[in-house]
Amino acid sequence: MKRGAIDSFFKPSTPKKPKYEANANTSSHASYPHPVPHLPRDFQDQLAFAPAEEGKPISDRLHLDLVYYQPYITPSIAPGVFDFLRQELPFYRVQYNIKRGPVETQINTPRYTTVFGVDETSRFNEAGDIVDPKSGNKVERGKYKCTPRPLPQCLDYLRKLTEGTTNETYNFCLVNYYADGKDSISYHSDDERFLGPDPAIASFSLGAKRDFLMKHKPIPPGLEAVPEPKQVKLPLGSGDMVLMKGKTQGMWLHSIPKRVGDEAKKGRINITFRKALVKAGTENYYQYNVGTGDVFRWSAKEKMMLPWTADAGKDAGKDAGKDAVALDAAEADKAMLIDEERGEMKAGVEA
Ligand SMILES: O=C(O)CCC(=O)C(=O)O
Ligand SMILES: [Fe+2]
Repeated sequence: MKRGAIDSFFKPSTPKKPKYEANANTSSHASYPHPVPHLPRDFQDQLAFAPAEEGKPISDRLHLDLVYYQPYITPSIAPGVFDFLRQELPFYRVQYNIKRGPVETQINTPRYTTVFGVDETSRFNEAGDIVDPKSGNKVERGKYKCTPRPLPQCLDYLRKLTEGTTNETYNFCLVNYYADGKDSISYHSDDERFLGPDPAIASFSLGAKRDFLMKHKPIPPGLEAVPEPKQVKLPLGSGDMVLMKGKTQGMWLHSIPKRVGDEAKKGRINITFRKALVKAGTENYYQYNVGTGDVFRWSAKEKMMLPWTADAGKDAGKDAGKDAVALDAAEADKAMLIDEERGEMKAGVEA
């Protein structure tokens, strides 16, 4: 064995340098399970130069209208932004029941999710209250079945930046965390019932490279003469952003399919900014992205998402995590359990 190799074998392993210096300021709100630190200063400074690359239009297929920023977030900070968001955001693993005819089926959303924002019929004031957008008066307590949460500063910073770049406005931020290749989102379109016609959706990728697949919705009867456009595959890398606009949601479906191999095991975060116009949009997004189950938080020690509680602290979370894993394996054997669906998904698939 070479000298250098022996040296490095015996050298105590130096702990990995954190990829960023924490910001001492935090965003807090009664609806948050825990405060969320502001975006580290260095990331804010570096993002001033975003997008790192100019967006390239993709409109070479019928009804397709995309702008692809490859990347939007510079590679010098993308890994740090990924680590920061995975560490600091509260996540959920939403389960819900759907009825197909007489049969009730439990759906396990196959990814971690979280959501912030409120539709255009309300806004948050400085104090974090939900108010009427015109009068500024507090809205009645029961307006929403859910508890809308304002965007924490770290996501609001990126929202404002994206508004400037894309010349659109957004009031919602949905975040997905795909822990490994088994996590996915099946074919759907983002629901125009909540977003209005021809909505703009800015979709960021951080972490593992995953394929983003798109296919045209079935061509309606009478128009069969038009050849069905070819599918699209974008291998989205860390820092990339895809702006979907125009007829894209109305006419196309998109998905992140499951994958085998090591790349997906690094984990991937997706952030979408969108503008919900109606109260039903707010209720749908919270129902399917927060739900009523446990809060999960990334454990740097265990290198996985673990159930998290404010009072029991991290150790209790660790044990609860083990239970959750055991339960998952048992549940997976049940034939009744099928993977995934999303509140808005069926509408898209059936449209
Ligand atoms: O993860 C992605 O890139 C897509 C996520 C998505 O389509 C959604 O959240 O609606
Ligand atoms: Fe989507």
